[in-house]
Formats: sequence, C-alpha cells, structure tokens
Amino acid sequence: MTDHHDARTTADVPPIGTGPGGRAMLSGFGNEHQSEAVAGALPRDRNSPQRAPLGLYAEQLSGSAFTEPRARTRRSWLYRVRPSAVHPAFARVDNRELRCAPFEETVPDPNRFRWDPLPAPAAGTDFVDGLWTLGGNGDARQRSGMAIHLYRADTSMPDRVFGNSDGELLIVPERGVLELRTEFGRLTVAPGHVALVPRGVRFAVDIAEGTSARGYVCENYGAPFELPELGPIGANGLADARDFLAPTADFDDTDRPVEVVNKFGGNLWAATLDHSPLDVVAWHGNHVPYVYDLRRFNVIGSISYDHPDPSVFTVLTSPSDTPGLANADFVVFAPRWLVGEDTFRPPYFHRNVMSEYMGLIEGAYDAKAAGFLPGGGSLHNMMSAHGPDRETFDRASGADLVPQKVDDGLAFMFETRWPVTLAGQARSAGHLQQDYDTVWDGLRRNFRS
Ligand SMILES: O=C(O)Cc1cc(O)ccc1O
Ligand SMILES: [Fe+2]
Repeated sequence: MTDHHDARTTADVPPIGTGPGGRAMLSGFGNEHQSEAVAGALPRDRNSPQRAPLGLYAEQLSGSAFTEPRARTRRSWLYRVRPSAVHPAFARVDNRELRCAPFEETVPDPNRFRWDPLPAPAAGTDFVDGLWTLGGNGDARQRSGMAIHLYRADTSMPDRVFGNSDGELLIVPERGVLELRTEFGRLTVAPGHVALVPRGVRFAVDIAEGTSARGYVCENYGAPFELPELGPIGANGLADARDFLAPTADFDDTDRPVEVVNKFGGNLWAATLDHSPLDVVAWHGNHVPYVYDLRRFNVIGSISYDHPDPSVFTVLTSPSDTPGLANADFVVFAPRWLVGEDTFRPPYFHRNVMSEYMGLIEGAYDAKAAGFLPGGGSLHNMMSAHGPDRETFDRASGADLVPQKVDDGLAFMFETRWPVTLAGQARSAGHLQQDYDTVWDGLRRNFRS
C-alpha cells in the first residue's frame, strides 16, 4: 500500500510567487498588486508625492471611469522614467490585415464556416504586422462588441511596442512561446496558456529566434473580462483567481528610437519616441496584464446524465448591461471525464442565440472527427444549426458508456451576444473550407413509427 503522505514530493514544486520560467509573479485576478524593480521606487504612502522617488514620474492609467462602482474600478499607478505624455504626433500607418468593428465589408451570414490554419507568415512578420482579422461585432467607438483575430509571426519587436485604445486583448497561443514585455513587466505565454492585456497597456512581443508563432486573439471592446459568477457551484471551481499571474516590474531604460503603434478607433497610428515606453520602474493597481494556464481550469460537468451547457466551461466573461448576457465569453474545453449514463456525451445538436467562434490549441475536439485543426477555427453564428458531425454522432450513439477521459485536445470558444460579421478577407480566404456543410451529410432518417 502506498502511504498517501509520501505520494507527493516537493522536489518539483515551484516556489510560491513564481510563474513560467521561474520568474517572480503576482497571483490573484483583480487584486491590488504592487511591484518595484528598484527598492524604494514605489511610494508607500500616497500615489502622487510632490517629488516621486528616484526622480521618477507618477502617472495614472485608468481602465474604468473614475466613478464606476468600486467592484468595477480599474486603475494602476505607474512610476516611470519619462511620462507617456512625452511623444510627438501620431500618424496613420497601414492597417494591413487588421480590421475593426463596425464590420461592414460583408453582410451578416447565417452559414457555418470553418477555416484551416493561417498560411505561414512572410519572413520578418512581427506580432502586430501578423494580426489577421476574421470578424466581429459591435462598435469599437461605442466600447461594445468584440473582434476575432488570428496572428502568425516569426519576428520579435525589439524597437516597437503596441497599445490598444479600443479594448483589451485576450491572446491565445496555439504554436510558439510568446514573451510579452509590458509596461508592468514580462509574461511568458506558451500554447495552453493565455494572456490578458488590458486596454491601453503597452507591450512588445518577442518570439524565440528561428521559430514561428501562431494563435488567436479576442479583442474585447466592452466591459473588461472578469471571472464568472459561480452560483450554486459554490465558492470554488472553474478558473481560480489565484492562478492568474501578473508580472513584476521590469523596465527598459535604454534610450533608442522606439516606435509606439496605437490602435485607435479601428486604425493603426504610430509615433517614434527617443526612448522605450516600457520604462516603468514600479507600479501598483489592478489594471494589469495576466497570464493563465488553461490546464489549471477546474472542469465542472455532469456526474449523472445529460451534458451541461458549456457555460460551465467559462473562464472569463465580459458582461453587458443585461445580467447573464455576455458581450463576450471565453470558454475552454479542457481535459475532463465523461461519465453520463444513458447520455449522448459529445456536444449536442443545437441552435444558439449567442454566436460561437471556436479554435483549437491542441489535439482534437470531441464534436468533430476530422477537419477542425489546431490553428483553425469555426464560426457558428446566431441560430446557425450545428453540433456533432456525422462520424461523431454515429460513434457516440453506439459508444459503450464506461467512464471516459477526454484528454486528447484543448479547444476554446469566443461566444458573443451579437452575430459575428466576417471581414472580407475571411470570406474570401484560400484557407476557408468550401465543404464544411458536408460534415453533417449522411445524418440519415432513422425515424420508425
Ligand atoms: O458548438 C460547440 O461545439 C460548443 C458547444 C459545446 C457544448 O458542449 C454544448 C454546446 C455548445 O455550443
Ligand atoms: Fe455550439
């Protein structure tokens, strides 16, 4: 018999307060975090001393209106080498393949769509240049709705930083590790992890030499993502606040020309500084970036019969003014056990008032036998009929209902309250599958009266 007290050793347990790569990180979604890269750089007793420590400039970054309810108030105080106000005029630069709401290049389309992965990037493509918009809804200028982007990149951003005034960015890598250098410090984001960069926070993305990165981005124009209510689930479960890790302060103090690219009202604008804007020596607040390991998600499911709606898989939600009606939800289909008795276990056939974009980080998805590839995606718009493909239906209808571990994939969904309208390039893309409807062919009549 194994002595359970000896079954786990502490040899490989990372120290508390460390994240990927052993770097010091700060734990807890929505917390009031604080960090200083140089001892004494963070004022201890006020935000705006007459002279900030070490000759730094104090600057507030507000992510909510000053007077929103306390639970929704978001702001951080940054202590930096130069204030962000020191910049020349921004000028328009090419939007390339980035598009923004309102989406008017195509009309909303009730068809089901599925795309193969994006083609490889042209050599020299960085994260910003490699953004490719699939579609979205709402209006960035009204701070509502969302956009779905993909990215592919093979080049770092040593002298270029990006900031998005239009919304926060949820970055979902599928291939390649991203090193995010942000105003708040560094985040390592590997496939299977996600990064959340709040509205307005500036960051650069580095990619290991000789590698190529690929993934998905949900741009949320609406209320910032928050953890969902747990209702009768109780005080624990789904994503735990403590598993969200914010960076510790880490600054770039080398004076050199650095281009700041700012997405504003759907367009890219740029200005070149004579220094890096990633020069924050200390900070405190709750408007901060995070990284989260999707495999930390505590999956809730049925232990009797039937298949719960996938809202139980919600990692983060951007609420709207109507309770329970999300501007956008981020949902993960993580490894889990299926034990339902007399139950069709894969996702059921359905039509949904919410619109569903799905992506695949790894492996396969249990509703699709073939054709839904890592790096690819599918869109099932408002009320579009979808569900298991024929092969999955046949297999699951005849399966022996023994307890089954679903652990051969990691899929996710961006779900949103409004139909997703495609960007023109997504409708005409060479990697758009032309035969997606046929996956449901052959679901023949079985009715016998
Ligand atoms: O369409 C999908 O595959 C996502 C999904 C999964 C599920 O288990 C139930 C409903 C649903 O939309
Ligand atoms: Fe669905």
